[in-house]
Amino acid sequence: MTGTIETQLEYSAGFGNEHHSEAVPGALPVGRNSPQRAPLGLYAEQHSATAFTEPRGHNRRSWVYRIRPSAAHPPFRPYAAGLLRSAPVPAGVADPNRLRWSAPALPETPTDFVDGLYTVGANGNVLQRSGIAIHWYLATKSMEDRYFVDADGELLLVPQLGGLLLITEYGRVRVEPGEIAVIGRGVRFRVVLLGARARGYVCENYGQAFTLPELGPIGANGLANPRDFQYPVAAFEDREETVQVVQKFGGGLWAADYDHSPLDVVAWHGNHAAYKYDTARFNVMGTVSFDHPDPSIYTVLTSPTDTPGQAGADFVIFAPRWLVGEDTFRPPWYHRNVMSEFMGLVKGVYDAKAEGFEPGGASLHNMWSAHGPDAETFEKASAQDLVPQKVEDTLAFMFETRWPLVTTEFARSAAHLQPGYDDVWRGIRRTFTGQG
Ligand SMILES: O=C(O)Cc1cc(O)ccc1O
Ligand SMILES: [Fe+2]
Repeated sequence: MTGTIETQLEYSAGFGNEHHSEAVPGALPVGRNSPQRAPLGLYAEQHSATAFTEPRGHNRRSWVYRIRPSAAHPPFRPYAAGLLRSAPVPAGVADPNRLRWSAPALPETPTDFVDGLYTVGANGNVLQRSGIAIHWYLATKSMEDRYFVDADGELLLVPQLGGLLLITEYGRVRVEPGEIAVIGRGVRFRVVLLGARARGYVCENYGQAFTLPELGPIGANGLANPRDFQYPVAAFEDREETVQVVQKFGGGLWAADYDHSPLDVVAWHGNHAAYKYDTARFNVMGTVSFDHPDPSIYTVLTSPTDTPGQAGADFVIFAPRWLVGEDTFRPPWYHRNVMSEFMGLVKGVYDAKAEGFEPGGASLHNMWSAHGPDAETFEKASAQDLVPQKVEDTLAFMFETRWPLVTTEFARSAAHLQPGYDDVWRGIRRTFTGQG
């Protein structure tokens, strides 16, 4: 299906709010969810992303009013998964080595968002709804007659190259590099490219839905503010022709040919949908005295687990900010961490690495792997004049997770895996003087 792509979309603001929206006046029932006859001849359907009985504070569900109930569909058949994998990763290795990849090339043959998913690694277990998978998406073609739905997890998208129009059951969301989008678990969508090519990162979260981190002593405001999360307004496709719906379920892909668009929701209300966030709105906090703070201060979204403080996934950003710490080694310190750290770069240069960590590329510092500034960064930062300094034109991010990430065999043997990554720490000189 073709059509013009609106550049100005309308959104409804507020993280986790009870949003409500109708694309046709009168489509949304008032005062009840499931009247004897839904308005305009629509079908009412509940989309539950949490168990009915989960505490109100994190219960997620929406009511949709659609042209046909979702139940009206033919059987699904297996569909080739390409380079998409789930946990436990087949032939996966929990590798203690530090790994770094250059940006993967875009496919030479036309490839859409679904077929262009490329898994780096995963942890937990997709069938037990714990853990995450990390993928790149590499697309050169829009999805026109195809739709995708992930029953295994919600999808946090971090575009790095090219904008995307996400046409979802709940409406349209436009994202550009610098912004992120989250597509709720079980939400159907198709991806239209706004340019010729699109590359970015995906955290597929099998666990609890992403939420905003607690602020503790920071207070009621700061970091990512709830009102800056934007949800789509209802927009539907009324389309009676054969389309393909690809579903990710239990780690595999499945496809079915529908005789109508699954994006036929005319009105909806609730708190489970898709949303976007512009990282430029992140209220970065940091030290105004000394020492480099723990990067948890940069958490945008977190997926908690049953163990307080141990996230299945934290989404952390390293955004433009001032560095003013006195008598401080300002870049990230050398460290070992029980949490596993996958990092990507949207643009610019990351302050712990002088070279080699490139936009579109990635690094994986698995649980306990020793890492930190490369030799060149260490030399510079320990000698620099500590005037206030602005870190600008950069955006790096981290998916941090409590379990080791198990990498796919093709990511470990890929041509864009950088050999000799260890060498960035090899030039670190011995400077011990032996006496005070
Ligand atoms: O390893 C990294 O570069 C990520 C990171 C950044 C930081 O500021 C402190 C700790 C940390 O793991
Ligand atoms: Fe780190």
